[in-house]
Amino acid sequence: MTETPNPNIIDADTLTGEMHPIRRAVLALGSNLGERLTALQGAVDSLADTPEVWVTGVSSVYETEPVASPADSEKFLNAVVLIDTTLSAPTLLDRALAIEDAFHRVRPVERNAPRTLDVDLIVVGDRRADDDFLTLPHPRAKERAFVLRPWAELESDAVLLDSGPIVELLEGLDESGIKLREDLTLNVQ
Ligand SMILES: Nc1ncnc2c1ncn2[C@@H]1O[C@H](COP(=O)(O)OP(=O)(O)OP(=O)(O)O)[C@@H](O)[C@H]1O
Ligand SMILES: Nc1nc2c(c(=O)[nH]1)N=C(CO)CN2
Repeated sequence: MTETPNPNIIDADTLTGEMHPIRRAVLALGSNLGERLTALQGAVDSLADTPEVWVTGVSSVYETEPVASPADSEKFLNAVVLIDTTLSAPTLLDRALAIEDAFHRVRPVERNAPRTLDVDLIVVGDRRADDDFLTLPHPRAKERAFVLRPWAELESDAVLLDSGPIVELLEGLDESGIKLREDLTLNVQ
């Protein structure tokens, strides 16, 4: 007997033509205000709870000297999360901003002001974007050891789109302010 599709099952993606390919994305987490580890863990949990997002890797936690931050800024905790996602890049950024808000992120005008939680999109597949809302790859990732070192721990052969192998980028960066915190860990649900 020939199987026929069940007409009662409606596949919204097929109907609207909005199917997205699955893409790998790299997200950078940072916190230098309040309960820093709690905020990073909350970001990992929130990403894992997001429909169409699958967390595939979480780096160690690094304590890092603030870069280009106001005087007297506290040290950051930084980490990198790898995901697979079928979300579009703007939708993923919306989600990142909502997760920051959920962890009481405030946005003073002062540049790089201390923050409870920062969730940056570093790369989303091979997507490029260049507007105020979304720039991809992240325009400052190539010069940030606090992003590239945790990323290299997860994927030593990774290549940052338009910039090159991340281990080569790291060779040109000062890593003296980047310290592995072996006593701190992030868990994936
Ligand atoms: N790749 C990206 N990842 C995250 N935010 C981005 C990206 N590209 C553009 N933005 C925009 O940047 C705005 C400010 O982001 P945010 O407050 O996280 O910057 P910042 O962390 O202070 O500085 P930096 O961008 O240098 O990390 C966001 O509202 C967002 O729309
Ligand atoms: N060490 C460190 N320095 C920073 C960081 C960060 O996450 N870690 N984020 C910034 C703006 O996003 C500016 N400076």
